[in-house]
Amino acid sequence: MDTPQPLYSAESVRELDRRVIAALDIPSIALMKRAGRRAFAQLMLRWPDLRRLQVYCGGGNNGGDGYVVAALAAQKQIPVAAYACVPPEKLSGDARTAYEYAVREGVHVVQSLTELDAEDGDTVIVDALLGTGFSGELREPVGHAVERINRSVAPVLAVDVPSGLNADTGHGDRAVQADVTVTFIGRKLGLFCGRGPALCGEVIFEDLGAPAEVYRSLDPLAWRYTGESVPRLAPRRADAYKNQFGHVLVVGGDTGFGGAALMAAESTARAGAGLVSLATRPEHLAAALTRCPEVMAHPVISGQELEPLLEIPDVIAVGPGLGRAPWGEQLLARAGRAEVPLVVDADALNILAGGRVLAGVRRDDWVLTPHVGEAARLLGWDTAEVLADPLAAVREVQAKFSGVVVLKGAGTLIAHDGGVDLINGGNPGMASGGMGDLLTGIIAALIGQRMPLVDAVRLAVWLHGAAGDHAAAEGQRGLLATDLLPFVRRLVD
Ligand SMILES: NC(=O)C1=CN([C@@H]2O[C@H](COP(=O)(O)OP(=O)(O)OC[C@H]3O[C@@H](n4cnc5c(N)ncnc54)[C@H](O)[C@@H]3O)[C@@H](O)[C@H]2O)[C@@H](O)CC1
Ligand SMILES: [K+]
Repeated sequence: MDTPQPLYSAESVRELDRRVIAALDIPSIALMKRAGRRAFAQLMLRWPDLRRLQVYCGGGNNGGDGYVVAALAAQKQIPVAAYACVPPEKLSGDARTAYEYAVREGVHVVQSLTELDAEDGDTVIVDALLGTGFSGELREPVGHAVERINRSVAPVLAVDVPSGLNADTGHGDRAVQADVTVTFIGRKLGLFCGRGPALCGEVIFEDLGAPAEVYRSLDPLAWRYTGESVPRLAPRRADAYKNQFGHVLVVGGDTGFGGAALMAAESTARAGAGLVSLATRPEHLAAALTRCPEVMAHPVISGQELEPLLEIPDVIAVGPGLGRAPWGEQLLARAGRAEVPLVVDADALNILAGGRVLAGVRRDDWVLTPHVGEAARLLGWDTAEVLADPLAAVREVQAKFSGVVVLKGAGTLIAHDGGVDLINGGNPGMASGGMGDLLTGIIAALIGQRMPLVDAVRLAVWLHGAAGDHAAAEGQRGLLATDLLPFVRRLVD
């Protein structure tokens, strides 16, 4: 099993840059040349037949990397134009040295976007406008350059970070849409959360020969788990019996939302729970038993009726289709006091945010799984504030409620007492109703199978995204939550 990947802040990567320069005892321009060479090598690997190159260079060291790429292309007789977003006479330090190198190699440098030839099918664009030094809102003329890149038909390789994407937060309303991003020295968190996954395309990491010791004693912002590093369930013994794999109770499904609770229950069963019970509105029983007779479905018309059912399970998942009416509030109030681990999702989170039920409760043994809107409600923030800094948001929810908090997205963040983890996966086809209910069911099933809470969440989040990716082989549009179930079963072992 691989170890998870550390994800750093822009500031930490700047510190790493300094440490690498000191440890290798090389001038900083030598490191910039390494970066340019690695980016150029990826360019040639990806587009070996490229006929024309346009390199957009900013005024800092990211632009310097771009000038190095341009110089290397010119050396290979590839026609290359560099757009100097900042007039060359204003460049200093390594960026200036790199610019002079490009000019010496015969790169055609233009200072206005109108002087760039129109891109055609043979052009590849290199985006070296802004890297880790970017902050705030895009200023002109960089904004116009970003727009021109995004209007172009040419494929785009971004150097270090797609320009306009905040490397710390993944915020980027106005940023380059890249096909490939070659990132140096340390993986930046913003490439993997928020808008990062959508803007970066494939991310290629180049450590530029950084020795292992430079990474010591530098805390990453988060750890990224992939299919190679998520914890897995132990194989079942030949003499296994169902009580070893947990009894999960799913609570939810108010009138009109019966399917959500049923999907959570079914995914719990498909993720390997030994036994699954469902507490829901009486009118949903017949449908539940028809769809999934393995689930023990119980009618509840009040919180009181839920009480005896709370004695049985090893873990409770509450929220799918729960609604926000008094029925749901009563059920959450009761379930929230149960002495087994809880997975709290959907309307249970909205009720929690309302503050009338379980006010002030903090539990180490619960998992909260908000999406951006639910996280905003839990914190009393605007949705835009959560989107602007999802790491801060997930940490804040965890600080407020304790336990494990899963902020769902293209890069899902998992906050717990030991720090923050990130898992990428899934696809836009999964933006459809019921997907969250499945995740809730899978988390509960894995807790029931005796995984520690955090490990259960890590595996569940990966499994959910991977199942979604397998299911999307048939098409993203029209992908239904229940389409994932066969793949949940296939991938869980
Ligand atoms: N320091 C090093 O040793 C290395 C740095 N490298 C490269 O250097 C980059 C970092 O370089 P810098 O720290 O110079 O920063 P950048 O080049 O990323 O950004 C600085 C430039 O961006 C402009 N800028 C900042 N905010 C802006 C905004 N809101 N709107 C418009 N323009 C804005 C600044 O005026 C400045 O010209 C990395 O991303 C990487 O590409 C690599 O060459 C590897 C080695
Ligand atoms: K860039």
